[in-house]
Amino acid sequence: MTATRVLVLNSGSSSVKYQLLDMRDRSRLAAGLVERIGEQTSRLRHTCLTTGATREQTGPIADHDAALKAVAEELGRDGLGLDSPDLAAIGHRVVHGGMFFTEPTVVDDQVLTEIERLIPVAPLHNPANLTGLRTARALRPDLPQVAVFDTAFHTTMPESAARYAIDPKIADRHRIRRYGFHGTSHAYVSRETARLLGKEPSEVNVIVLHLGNGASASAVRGGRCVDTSMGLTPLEGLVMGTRSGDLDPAVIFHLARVGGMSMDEIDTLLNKRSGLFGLCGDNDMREIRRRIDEGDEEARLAFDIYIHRLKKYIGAYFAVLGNVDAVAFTAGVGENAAPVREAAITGLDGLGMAVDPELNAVRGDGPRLISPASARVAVAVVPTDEELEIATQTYALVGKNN
Ligand SMILES: Nc1ncnc2c1ncn2[C@@H]1O[C@H](COP(=O)(O)OP(=O)(O)O)[C@@H](O)[C@H]1O
Ligand SMILES: CC(=O)OP(=O)(O)O
Ligand SMILES: [Mg+2]
Repeated sequence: MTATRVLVLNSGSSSVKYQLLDMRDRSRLAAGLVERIGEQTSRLRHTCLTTGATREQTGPIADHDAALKAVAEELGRDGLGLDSPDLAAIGHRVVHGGMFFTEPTVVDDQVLTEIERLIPVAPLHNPANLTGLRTARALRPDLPQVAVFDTAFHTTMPESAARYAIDPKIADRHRIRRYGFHGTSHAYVSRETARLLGKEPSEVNVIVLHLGNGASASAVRGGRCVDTSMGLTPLEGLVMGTRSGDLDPAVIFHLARVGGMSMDEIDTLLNKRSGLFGLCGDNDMREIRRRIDEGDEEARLAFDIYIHRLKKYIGAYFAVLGNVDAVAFTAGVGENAAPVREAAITGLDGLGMAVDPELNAVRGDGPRLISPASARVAVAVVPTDEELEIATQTYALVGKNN
C-alpha cells in the first residue's frame, strides 16, 4: 500500500475525538477534540504533532456534520487535509454493532442501514457515529470508511453471561441480550496488561476497569471476553459520570406509576442526570475529590457509592474467572484518579489484591504496576488508546482488501 495514513474519528454524543496516524511507525501526525457540539460554547482544540502547532477555536458548532468539516479544515491548514493521497482509510468508532458486526467492517449503504437500525439501543452514541460516517463518506467517497464496533470484543461472551433471565422468545424477537461496550478499549488494555506482565494474552486472566465518563468492567480469560458490566445499552453496570448503572428494574415502574414520569423522562433521568452527577451535582472526579477534601458530605457519599459498585464487580469477576493475574485501571478516572484505585482495591487482600501507596501516587504516561511485589494479583494502570487500536484494525482490514 502506498497510502499509509489513517484518520480515526471517535464521535461521542456531544464530542468528536480524532487522530491522524502514519501506520508505518504508528506515529501520530495530528490529534484533537471538538467538545460541547450543539451548544453556543463549542470548542475545537487541534494539535499538529509534526510541527507542534496548537490551535483552538470557540463558538457554536451546530452538529457532528459541522464538527467534522471544521476538523477537516484544521487538518488542511497543516497540509494534512482529507484530500491527501497519503490517506489510506478513515476508521470510525461505532458504539453499537448488535449481533451483526463481530469484526471491523468496510462501510457501505447496507452497513449504514444496520447501524441506523441499532439507534434505539444506543441513542446517545449511534446517531453521532452515523453522522460521522456519512460526512466522511461525502468528503472522500473514494476512500474506505471502516467501522470498528465497541460491541465486537464482547461477542465471545458465553450465553450464560450474555442472556438476561427473561423468556428467550421475547428476548430474541427484540434482540434483547447483553452486548457490552468499550470493547476496543477492553481488548487493547487486556493485551497491554499481558505485555506489562511479560506474558502472551492467551496466558493471562485480566479484570479491566474502564473508568471514563462512561464506565465498564470486563473479565478477560486468555484474551477473550467472558463477561462485561454493560448490557443491552451502555446504561447497565458501574456508577458512571451521568448514568446510574445497575438498579432494580422495578425502580422504572415505580417512577412511572407512582412518580408520574414518562418513559422519555425516566430515560433522560437514568442516562443523563444520574450517576455521580445525579448524586452530587458533579460528574468530574477531580471536582468530587476537591469537594471531599473540603469536607463535603454529598460528594463523599457519591464517591463511596461509586467505589462500592466497583468493588462488587471486581469480586464478581474474580469469581467468574476463578483466578486472576491482573486488575487493570484505565480511561480518564482509572488512569488519573489514584484515590479511586486505592479505595477500590483496599480490603481485597483476601483476593490477593493490594495497592502500594507510593507506586499508586506516581504519575506517568505508560503502563505501570501499582501493587506491591509480594501481591498475588498484579494491579496496574494501563492507559487506553482507542484511537490507535481503531487505526490498527482499520489499516489491517484495508491492507487485506487491497
Ligand atoms: N486528573 C484527573 N483526576 C481525576 N479524574 C480525572 C482526571 N482527568 C480526567 N478525569 C476524569 O476522567 C473523565 C473523562 O474520562 P474519559 O476517559 O476521557 O471519558 P470519555 O471518553 O467517556 O469522555 C472526567 O470526567 C473525569 O472524571
Ligand atoms: C459506550 C460508552 O459508554 O461510551 P462513552 O464512555 O464514550 O460514553
Ligand atoms: Mg471514552
